[in-house]
Amino acid sequence: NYNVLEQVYDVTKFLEDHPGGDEVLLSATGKDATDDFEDVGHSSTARAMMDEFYVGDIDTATIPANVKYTPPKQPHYNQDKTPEFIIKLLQFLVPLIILAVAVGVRFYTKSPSA
Ligand code: HEM
Repeated sequence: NYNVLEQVYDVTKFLEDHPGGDEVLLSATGKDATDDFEDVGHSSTARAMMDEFYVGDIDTATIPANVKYTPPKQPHYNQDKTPEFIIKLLQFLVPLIILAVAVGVRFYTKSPSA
C-alpha cells in the first residue's frame, strides 16, 4: 500500500543544499507537496535523496475530517432599515438645503444699488 500522500519529510537540514533552492522547499512545507515535487520532474537521484529526510508515515485514519464551518447566527439588531436610510438621506440633504437657503437669501436681499 504505497501512498506518497502519507510520507512525511523533514527538509530542515536540506534547505541550504537543495539544488532548487530553499524558497521552493519552504513553500511546500506543512502541506501535501506531492504535486510541487512531481511538477519539477525530480531525477531518480533526487528521489533517492529523499530517504535521508524521511520521518515516517501519517496514519490518515487519525486525521480529523474537515468540519464544515457554519458562521454563528448574527442577531438582527436593526431589522427595520428605514430610520437608518432616512438619516443617511438627511445627512446628504440638510447641507444642501442650508446651502440653497443661503444662496436664496443672498439672492433676494441683494441691494439693487450694487
Ligand atoms: C525531500 C525532498 C526533495 C529533494 C530530496 C529534492 C532534491 C532535488 C534535487 C537533487 C534536485 C536537482 C535536480 C534533480 O536531480 O532532479 C532538485 C531540483 C529542484 N527541486 Fe527539489 N527536492 C525536494 C523537494 C522539492 C520540492 C518540494 C520542490 C518544490 C516545491 C522542489 C523544487 C525543485 C526545483 C524547482 C528544482 C529545479 C532546479 C533547477 O532545475 O534549476 N524540490 N531537487
